[in-house]
Amino acid sequence: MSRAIINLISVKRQQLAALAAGLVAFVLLCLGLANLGLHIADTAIDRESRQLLQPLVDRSRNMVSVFASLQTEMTAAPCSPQFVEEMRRISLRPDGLHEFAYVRGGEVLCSVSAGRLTRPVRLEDPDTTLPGKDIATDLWMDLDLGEFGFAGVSGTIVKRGSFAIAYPRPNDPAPSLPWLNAEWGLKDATGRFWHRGGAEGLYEATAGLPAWDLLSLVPAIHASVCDEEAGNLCVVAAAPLAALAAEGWPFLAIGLVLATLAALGIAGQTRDALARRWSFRSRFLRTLGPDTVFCLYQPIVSLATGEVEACEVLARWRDVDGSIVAPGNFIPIVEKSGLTLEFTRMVVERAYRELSASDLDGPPIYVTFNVFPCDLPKPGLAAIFAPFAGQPERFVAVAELVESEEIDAAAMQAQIDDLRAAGIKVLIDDFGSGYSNIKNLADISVDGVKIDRGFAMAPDGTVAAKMLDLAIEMIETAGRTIVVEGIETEERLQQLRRNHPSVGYVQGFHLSRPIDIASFVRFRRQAVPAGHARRRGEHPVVSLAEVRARGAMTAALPAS
Ligand SMILES: Nc1nc2c(ncn2[C@@H]2O[C@@H]3COP(=O)(O)O[C@H]4[C@@H](O)[C@H](n5cnc6c(=O)[nH]c(N)nc65)O[C@@H]4COP(=O)(O)O[C@H]3[C@H]2O)c(=O)[nH]1
Repeated sequence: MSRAIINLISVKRQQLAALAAGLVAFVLLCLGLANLGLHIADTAIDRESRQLLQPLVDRSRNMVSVFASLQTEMTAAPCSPQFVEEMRRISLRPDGLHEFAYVRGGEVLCSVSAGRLTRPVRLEDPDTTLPGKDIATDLWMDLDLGEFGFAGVSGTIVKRGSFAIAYPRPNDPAPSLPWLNAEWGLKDATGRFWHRGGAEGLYEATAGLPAWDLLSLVPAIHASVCDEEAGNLCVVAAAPLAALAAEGWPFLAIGLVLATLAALGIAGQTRDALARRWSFRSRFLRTLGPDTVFCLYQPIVSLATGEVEACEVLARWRDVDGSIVAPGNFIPIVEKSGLTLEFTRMVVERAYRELSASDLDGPPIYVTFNVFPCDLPKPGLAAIFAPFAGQPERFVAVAELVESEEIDAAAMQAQIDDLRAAGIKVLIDDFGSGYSNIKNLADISVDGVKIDRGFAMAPDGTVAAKMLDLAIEMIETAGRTIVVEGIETEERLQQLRRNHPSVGYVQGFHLSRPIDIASFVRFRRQAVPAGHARRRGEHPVVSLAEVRARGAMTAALPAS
């Protein structure tokens, strides 16, 4: 039996397992919700980044188109009035690019707004150069554009071949998502990022970080989109988790509530499922069978001779963890589940197997079994004891009956007669308790009566102890064999021997607890004085103290 299963039969452990399942479910659900939330945010960030990139890409495409126009549509002599006019015409297109210049030998010679420059403007080395398929593109970033007619304005000059386009720093739109930081710019061939707008430094700060940077001091998710065709224009965006949480707290709260409810549901379901499967009742019913039900034998001793003339067969059940369970725990389940006859058959068969295989010798032994009152009217009851009836020289089967409110005395007598006709002796069990009554004692004909153990176990001088004497007298009057159960002390035994020689048999822990078959065989044999070969009908008289001293006193249980 695995340790996990043994653990699961404890209600406390079942609750702990259910709690653990609930916690795991909660964590998984939270992780799932966080994952979903982060994916939604990620998608929103990506969409927003592309929107931020779009104007930059449009401008870049416009430039490509303007450069193409400048190169193909300009027909006049460079920097002639007609040349400037042709440039102006191109500049009037609604593409946001209006300032063009003609450059030769590193000097701007004319531009749309200034016409032919009286003094050419020398362009220093470009800040960066983007290699192109046919022709490279030089860029000057944040240059003073005063010379180009934009006094006090800084901007960018993009030069391709003999033409340059100048444009002031555009007023690009900020991110529309309040929780999003973004920076956009140009990544040149050397990998350097040229800031063109947004939160300056963000590109540097997030370079090399994972897209979902959840383990840093300031967890955030990042996105970076670039358009290589448009000259490697890029937007990097970052959303700090704290800002995301602040923005999405209603969803977060709803998600947490739902996750908590779902986790509680899962914990409850787990607890119920474990309880259903591993409750005592379901464990018992699931494993009930000849492998788990076994018998103990409690010696019943003749008060007169000290011989072990009978034994009561008492059932035990082995739980899944190997522990031995007393009948008080499972007999009610057997009754409620309607398995009474099956159960009795199982016990009788096992007892017969063990007893018939043992080397019990001497006179036939009375083997008493507890019979469920509800089985009494069932036709199959007598048949269960048939194996014992087949060996009358060794065994006499005895059915111990308790009276029940459902059966009246006349019906009970008829059923008892059926049993007796099948060779089964009948004892009324637990006399003096439950539904047993004095009138039935006189009316019902049985082989004997067992007095409820509560009387013999009662301390001296108590009402119950005094009632033992009365009960014995009553049964004696009715002419039945008397069995006194519950003998726990030598004093009580001696009292019985002294005061009630009419008592036929005694049973109790003082003599022996219920024991396994091997111990019982030993106990019975040792109860016969050494050297006294016993023949049928010969009853050597030994003191009961001697029986006890020789016999096995402890409840030996079969090995699991
Ligand atoms: N304190 C004390 N107890 C003593 C003493 N002498 C005997 N006993 C206990 O009294 C019970 C006697 O069986 P019961 O009255 O038929 O009461 C039985 C019987 O009603 C029922 N039972 C046991 N096995 C079976 C079975 O196979 N079938 C049915 N239907 N019921 C069974 O379970 C009850 C309890 O059985 P056990 O726990 O084995 O308990 C046994 C036995 O161990 C004593 O000196 N002191």
